[in-house]
Amino acid sequence: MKVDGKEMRPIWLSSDNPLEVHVIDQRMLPHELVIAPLKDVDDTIHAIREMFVRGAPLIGATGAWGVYLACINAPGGQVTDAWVETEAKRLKASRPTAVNLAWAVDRMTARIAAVDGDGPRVRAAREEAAAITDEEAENCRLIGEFGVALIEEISRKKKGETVNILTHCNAGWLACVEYGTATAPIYEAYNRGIDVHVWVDETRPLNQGARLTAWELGKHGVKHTVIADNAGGHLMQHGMVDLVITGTDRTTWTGDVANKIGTYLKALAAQDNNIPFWVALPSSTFDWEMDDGVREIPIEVRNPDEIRYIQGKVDGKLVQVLVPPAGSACENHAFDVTPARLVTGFITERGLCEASGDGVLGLFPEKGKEASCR
Ligand SMILES: CSC[C@H]1O[C@H](OP(=O)(O)O)[C@H](O)[C@@H]1O
Repeated sequence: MKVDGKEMRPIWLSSDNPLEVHVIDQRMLPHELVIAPLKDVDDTIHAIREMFVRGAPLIGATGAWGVYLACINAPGGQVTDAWVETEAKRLKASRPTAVNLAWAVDRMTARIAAVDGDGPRVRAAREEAAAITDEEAENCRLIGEFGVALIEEISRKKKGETVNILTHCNAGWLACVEYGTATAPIYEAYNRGIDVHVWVDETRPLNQGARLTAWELGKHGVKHTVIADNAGGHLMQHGMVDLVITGTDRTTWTGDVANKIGTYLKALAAQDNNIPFWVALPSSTFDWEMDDGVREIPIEVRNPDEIRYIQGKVDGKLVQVLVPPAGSACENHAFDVTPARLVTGFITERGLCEASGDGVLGLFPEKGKEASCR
């Protein structure tokens, strides 16, 4: 996506040094655009765990490039099955909720296992990581192509008046590779000249909305307003929200949606106000094995200091400021699960469907055996 006229992605293989993967360190946005080099699996795990990179599709792509880095750093240049499996296991353990990480790393290890020889394995790893990255970008472009119809329909009903869309956290290109998931239909609507405005939940504690979604939308020229996380219900009650679109980190094939903490509350408010609540995701974010998301999806509990301190810019420097009393306990559940009954439907790279097993398998029939064999 364009940043000040320059095409950018949040992750890429260095053009100067094919032994380095470069990422935008999203912890520094929106105030500083910092590029961080990843040289091995430890760098990759650190970048995922500390959220230099975040968002399910991007975490998957980063995990894929992490397996490539494992191959180029194999002891003695010997890319053995044992080495790849060990490093893959470490990568998959870096964050628990986004299913894309396991999906991408498993796809990488399968591709490598099918190849003999150290050199061919390194080449196969580089090809597959690039393929995963490019496929996720294309999937998000298609999500935009299919999802824009929802916005067009509302715009027609409103006779061209502004379509007000609420989104939670950052499910933009910074969470993916390009276009985003929740933002893809928004960018497509903007590009088609539809009058859209986005209510951007700040999304405590790390403020992915206030920091990242606002930055992205601003760079693209999309009208947006940052709001407190708890304001969405009030806006919905007063007819100020036409549509809610969020992303997801893991969605069961039966339609239960894990997403940033607070999404469930937005879905409850949307249902209470008869506002469509759509979730945008590529098929790599479906979990074809879990069928009860509330009970089965692992919810990451992160460092309570992410609640205790808030980051901002003072006199040109990034600083962390203590918010609650130093002695207060803090608890940092990073995700929640919205049951399928609260979800209007899914926007995927194959089109729209209802949030149900039948709806999802209707778009992905080839997954039927995998999903129903439980
Ligand atoms: C398109 S996935 C975006 C998804 O990931 C975010 O979580 P995190 O920033 O912790 O990686 C959030 O749940 C977004 O909706």
